[in-house]
This record gives sequence, structure tokens and C-alpha cells, in this order.
Amino acid sequence: MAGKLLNNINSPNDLRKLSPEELKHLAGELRKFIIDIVATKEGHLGASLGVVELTIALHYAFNTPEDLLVWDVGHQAYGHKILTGRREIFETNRRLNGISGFPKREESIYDTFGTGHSSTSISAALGMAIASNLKGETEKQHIAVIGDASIASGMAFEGLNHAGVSKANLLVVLNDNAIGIDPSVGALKQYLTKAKVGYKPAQNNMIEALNFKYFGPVDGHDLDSLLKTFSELKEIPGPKFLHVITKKGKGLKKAEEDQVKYHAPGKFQPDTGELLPYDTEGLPLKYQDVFGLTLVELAKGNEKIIGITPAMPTGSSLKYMMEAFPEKAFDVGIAEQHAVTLAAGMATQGFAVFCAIYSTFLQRAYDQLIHDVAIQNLPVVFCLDRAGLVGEDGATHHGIFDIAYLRCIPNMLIAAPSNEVQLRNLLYTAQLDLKHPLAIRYPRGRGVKAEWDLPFEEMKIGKGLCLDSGSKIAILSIGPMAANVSEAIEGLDPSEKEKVGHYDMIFVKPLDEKLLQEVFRRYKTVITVEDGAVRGGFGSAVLEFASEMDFKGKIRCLGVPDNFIEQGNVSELQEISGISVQNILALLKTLV
Ligand SMILES: Cc1ncc(C[n+]2csc(CCOP(=O)(O)OP(=O)(O)O)c2C)c(N)n1
Ligand SMILES: CC(=O)[C@@H](O)[C@H](O)COP(=O)(O)O
Ligand SMILES: [Mg+2]
Repeated sequence: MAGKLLNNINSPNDLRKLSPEELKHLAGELRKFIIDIVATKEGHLGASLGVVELTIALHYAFNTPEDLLVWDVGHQAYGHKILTGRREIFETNRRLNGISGFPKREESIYDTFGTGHSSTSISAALGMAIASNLKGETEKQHIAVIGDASIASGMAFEGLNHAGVSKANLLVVLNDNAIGIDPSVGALKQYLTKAKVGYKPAQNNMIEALNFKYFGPVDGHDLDSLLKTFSELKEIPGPKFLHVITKKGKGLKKAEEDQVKYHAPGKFQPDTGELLPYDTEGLPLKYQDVFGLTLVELAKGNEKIIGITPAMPTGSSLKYMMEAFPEKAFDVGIAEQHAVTLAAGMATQGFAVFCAIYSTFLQRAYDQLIHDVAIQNLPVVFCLDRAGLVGEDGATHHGIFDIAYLRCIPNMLIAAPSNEVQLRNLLYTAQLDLKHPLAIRYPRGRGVKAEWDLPFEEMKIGKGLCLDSGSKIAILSIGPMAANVSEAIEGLDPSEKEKVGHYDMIFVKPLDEKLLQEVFRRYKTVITVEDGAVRGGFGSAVLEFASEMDFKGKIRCLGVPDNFIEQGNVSELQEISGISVQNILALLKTLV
């Protein structure tokens, strides 16, 4: 499927044998190859299309893998993967047992640093550059490629601040396409926009103020000028910064026109970019939309409601609130730490703040959760989207640690709805008169109910539900695992079924101790099922309480095991983790 030139590129050495004219043809072939594969296998499209020329120029001009190239986030590194020996296996991208959708050290020597979360590249490349100095490798080049949304994050600035007073041989390449997943936000974006249109960077350059030598802006689709610039930059020691202007989705008209949609568009026609029709008729709504639409509904009746998202308005569906109440909904950019403390600040002033963050990205703001929210017992509501196994994004993105990392924080309440109606009612309850911080975790993808927008009902904090009572085994599920458990029970024979009770606990903290005491009295065997890390998670909470109660029966905890789970679809990953319907059914069969 690859074009004639690309077919012969098995490493950057092959690339370096081509003439500048051939490199331009290669760019066309590489772009087509990415489009053809992503069109059928899905994945992140726009970012990789935007850096085709930049990728070729970097590998051509620098001596990779001796020179160390670090990609920020890594969703734009498809071209890099294809040019560094993974062309033949690129169709396994993001699949079970295939290659990762992000750079990964164990996958290739060209992947110098594992990524997935943003804004780490400057610190990582600086670390490598300082290490090279210590080892006396003075010729080595270190390059961080970072996007305009990712560089606005605090961590990137921590890296720049340090690099500016170092002797590190570091080149920061800013890939500025003026968009993240959604349009970039903030004062830095305004500054970069001015720099592009001839603002006098020499007099007023914030990058130079940080002791970097500033170059650019250059057209990131002009291979000749990229090659010339890189060959000059190689000769300049110390921290350098190159501002490159690119277009996200470059080369596929539809992707250029709708950059948000084509960040990761799903399946499409490779020649036209037309999205393949996907019939959603009769399917339940996505959890994210239940969150986004419910928040708007609640905000209509409660003027104290505020919404915050760090850079994921579309992914979290906070966009609905941003459209309906622009003055009360904030996209703060890739700034999870700021988002949490901003929410805390607003909460001190009596607002009902809903901070929508993907579970995996909240990891960034752990101290803020403890220091700024929980110690002050501020009633911020954390809407943790993408909790559980997320699928094809893999180990960097699974939202599996939240229960364990939140459960140990005093004052923190943790809920996990098992369906959309519960999610709505939890959101409703959260804005009534919340006394503590509350995390509501829900999964990626669609819910389970045909009807989701039923009238609101207040939920009792810390109250679980008995879905089925039995005589021998109690299964305690949390969140969306209720559906797997119910289906597994359905797979039992009627005589087996009556032995199994099922409890949808809804709250991890506080646990429904009254319900648990009843369970411990009634059953000899208890199974807990969760879609998060089994160590320290919901099952551990039940074990702790069982020990306090001196429960004499057996407890089995099912959840994501103590190793990192790679990419695959969610069903495959649930099976590997031992929490699929089949896994639960098989266990029940052995126990009844
Ligand atoms: C810490 C963190 N927060 C949020 C995300 C989700 N995310 C992935 S890519 C992206 C936008 C990145 O934009 P930019 O750096 O401009 O790169 P581009 O996509 O334009 O190439 C975001 C918000 C993430 N990966 N990591
Ligand atoms: C690279 C990255 O972090 C995001 O693009 C992420 O893949 C989005 O995930 P969702 O598809 O679940 O919104
Ligand atoms: Mg960008």
C-alpha cells in the first residue's frame, strides 16, 4: 500500500539517501499512507497529517536515534513510527498486541520517551541533554516537539524555566497549529497569534526573555526551509526555540476544515475524508453527553453552577454548558492543576463548581485535590469521565487508578453510577447542598438505558442498592460493572441463579455499611467487581470493612490487576483483566 519511495524507507538512514526533491514526494506518500490506514483502522489523524514535513525534516537533519527526539503527547508521531521501521506493522496501531498509538520506549530505539499525556517533552529532553553533558557527549542533539496547546501547560513552563539557565543542548520545536483537540485558549495563544503576523518578537519575545535563542516562525510545510533551518540550528549550542507554523489535518480537505472532528475521526473514506455513516438510532447516549446536557439543565435552575474543563470541552461535553452559559463555563487549556485549584477558589465563594476531567488526567492534580480542595473540605464536584478501561489509547489513558488514589483522601466522597439515570441524579444531588468534595466517575462511551432524561430524584449519599438477593454468593459491583454482573447472572441456570445476590453499591466512599453488614450476615462468599485497579480500590475498601466487622466468609476481589494494561478494545481488555461477563460467569459457575 505504501508508495515507491516510502516502501524503501526502513529507517531514517534510508531517508537520508534521498534528494530534497524526493523528500517532497515522500511527504505525499507518507501522508497518503497515514490517511489510508487511519481511515479503516481509526486513530489520531489530524495531528500526524500536520507534521509530515516536520517529521521528515527532523529525521533527515538530525542523526536519530543518536540524537534524541521527544514527541509531546505522541498522538502526532504516526509519521515518525512509519519512518522508523514500523511501516509494515502500522496497521496494528492501537490494537491488542499491536503497536501503541503513542511513542513507547520498549517498542523502538527511536521512541526515546514514552508519552500519551501532554507537556512532558521539554522536561524529558532537558533531562536527556543534562545527562549527555554529564557523560561528555557534547555533540548530541536533544529535540522536544511540542504543540501550541501543550506548551501552555504549567509543566512545559517549568521545563523552559530550568532549561533557560542550563547549558543544555536543547532544541524546543513549537508545532503551532493554533488548536489542541479544541481551539487553543488563553493569553499565550494570543501571543503566538501575534508572533505569526509579524509582531516584533525581537523586542518583546517571551521565549528570549527565558534565555532561549528564538527562531521563526517558519512554514512547517515548506521542507526546504525546514531543512535549512535545522541544519543551521544544529550548529548553535545551548537552549534554542523554533516556532513552526503548521495546519492540523494538512492534505485532507475535510480534516483541514473540521479540525476538531478530525482529531480522531473514526472511520472515513480515504479519498474524500467523508466520515462513514454510523447508525446511532436507538443506541443509548454517551455518558459524557448525559453529563453535559444534564449540567445545562441544572444550570437553568441554579445560578450558582459553574463548569470547568482543562482542554476537553468536546470530549467531556462541557461544550454544551459553554454554549448555553458562556460566562459560567471555562476551558482553561491543558492545565489540570489550575483547573482543580480554580474550582476550589470558586467554591470558597459559594459556587457549585463541576470540574470535568478525564480520570487519567486528574492524576496531574493530586496535590491540588488534597491541599486545595480536601483539606479545606470544599464541595467541588469532580466529574471523572473516561473512568475505567478506555480501550485503544492504552496504558497511559486508562482511568483505573482514581478509586485507589481518591479513597485515601479524607473528606472525599466517591460515587460511580451504574447507569445514566444514576449519573443524572448524582449530578442533581451534588448541586443541592453538598458538604464535601465529591468525585463522580463514569466510563468512556455509551450508557445502558434507552430513557435517560427521567425526572430528577435526590440520591442518598452512601446508599447502595440490592438488585437481586440470593442465598449463597453476594456480588458487590461498582459503577458500570453492574451491567457485566447482571449479564453474567443471566447466564446461570435458574437453580444457580437463586443462590446469587447482586448489590449495586454506587458509593465507594462512604460505603453503605448497613447494606454490607446485611450482606456479611446473609452470605458466606462475597465477590467485588470493579473496572479500576484492584489494589487499593473498591474491593480493598470492602475488605477493610469486612475485617473491621470480623467477617468469617470468603471475599474475592475482581478488578484490573497490578500490571499496566495495554491497548485493545474495551471488551478485550476486560477479558484480560478478568472482569468480562464471561470471566464473572465462569467464576460464578465454579462457586455455585
Ligand atoms: C495532561 C493531558 N491533558 C489532556 C490531554 C488530552 N489531549 C491530547 S492531545 C491534546 C491537544 C494537544 O494540542 P497541541 O499540543 O496543540 O497538539 P496538536 O494536537 O495540535 O498537534 C489534548 C488536550 C492529554 N493528552 N494530556
Ligand atoms: C491523545 C489524547 O490524549 C486524546 O486525544 C485522547 O485520545 C482523547 O480520548 P477520547 O477519544 O476518549 O476523547
Ligand atoms: Mg496544536
